[in-house]
Amino acid sequence: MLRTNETTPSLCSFRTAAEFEGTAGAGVLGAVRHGDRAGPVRWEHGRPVLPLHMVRPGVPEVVEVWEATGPVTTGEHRGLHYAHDGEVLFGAVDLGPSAGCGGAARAAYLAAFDLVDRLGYPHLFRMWNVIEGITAPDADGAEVYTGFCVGRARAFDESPRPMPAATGIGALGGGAGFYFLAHRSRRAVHLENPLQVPAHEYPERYGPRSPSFARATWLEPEPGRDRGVLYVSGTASILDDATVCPGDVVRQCQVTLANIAALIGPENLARHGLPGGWALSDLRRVKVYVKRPGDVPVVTRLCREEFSRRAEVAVFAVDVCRPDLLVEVEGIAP
Ligand SMILES: C=C(O[C@@H]1C=C(C(=O)O)C=C[C@H]1O)C(=O)O
Repeated sequence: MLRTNETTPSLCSFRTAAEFEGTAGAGVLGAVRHGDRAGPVRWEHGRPVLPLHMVRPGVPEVVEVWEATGPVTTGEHRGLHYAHDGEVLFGAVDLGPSAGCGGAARAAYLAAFDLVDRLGYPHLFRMWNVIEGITAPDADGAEVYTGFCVGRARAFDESPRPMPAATGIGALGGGAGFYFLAHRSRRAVHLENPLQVPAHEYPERYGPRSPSFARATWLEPEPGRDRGVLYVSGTASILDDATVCPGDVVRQCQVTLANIAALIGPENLARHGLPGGWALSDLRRVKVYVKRPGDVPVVTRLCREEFSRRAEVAVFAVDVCRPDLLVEVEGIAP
């Protein structure tokens, strides 16, 4: 992991397990432990913490910490653990076994929507879906991810709202779960990528219900700041709707980075009525997912060539949502 001391309004930082434990919850809204074992969402120092199985034994844990800017209120709601500070709401849930998790995904998404509505955090801006065996068949022979997408899409049908930036990624164990962030007052604008078909319009050959997410979400600046924050979804080597360069991890990584560059650049922001724009070197808090552990060194090298030395980059060797995708990248700008 590359580290930086810079603080940005994204409210996210990556910490080691020791750094996180040393905070004793101070300044923390919620956290996600990318460690060597999964578990149900739990309270640590009074904050919701989701333990994900994302690294093999001996590989250091990366704790993604969402920072609080005011007094924190916590609670549980229909299986979700949550915390909010008057500006941002963090929620997390585990769905149990990932095979056949569509029904659980639908129920938990509806619970999350109900929570943000009740507490008054209407601007959902980022979701992460973490699914063990994401490309494996479930009991019906359909892909686990397909079943998840059906349940999630039903929740959006039943409680319609804009789809935010998201990630849908594999895990080494622990079934399925998700976590999300919503804002009380700052407007969220959801972006699509000119090089890609919107995921929610993928043709049916990828599954009966397409994935419910936007390619990025821009959160408007706080008063007194001139730039918002852009949350970039998990992005892979897909042009239009098709996987490109199957089998070639170097080319897939290059296509992925070019997709992100097109998504976050000034032209695409202007297309969505937004000012400014970013380059790959502006990304911070980057997560890189690599399907084959042996590809980690080459992917890490290619990413470091493009990202700033000030970017925190965490690399996980886990499965990606299509069998032919070898790499996926997400991040936050600036
Ligand atoms: C890589 C893609 O999709 C992945 C799956 C997502 C989901 O289902 O929430 C979101 C982004 C990616 O992690 C893609 O379709 O381009």
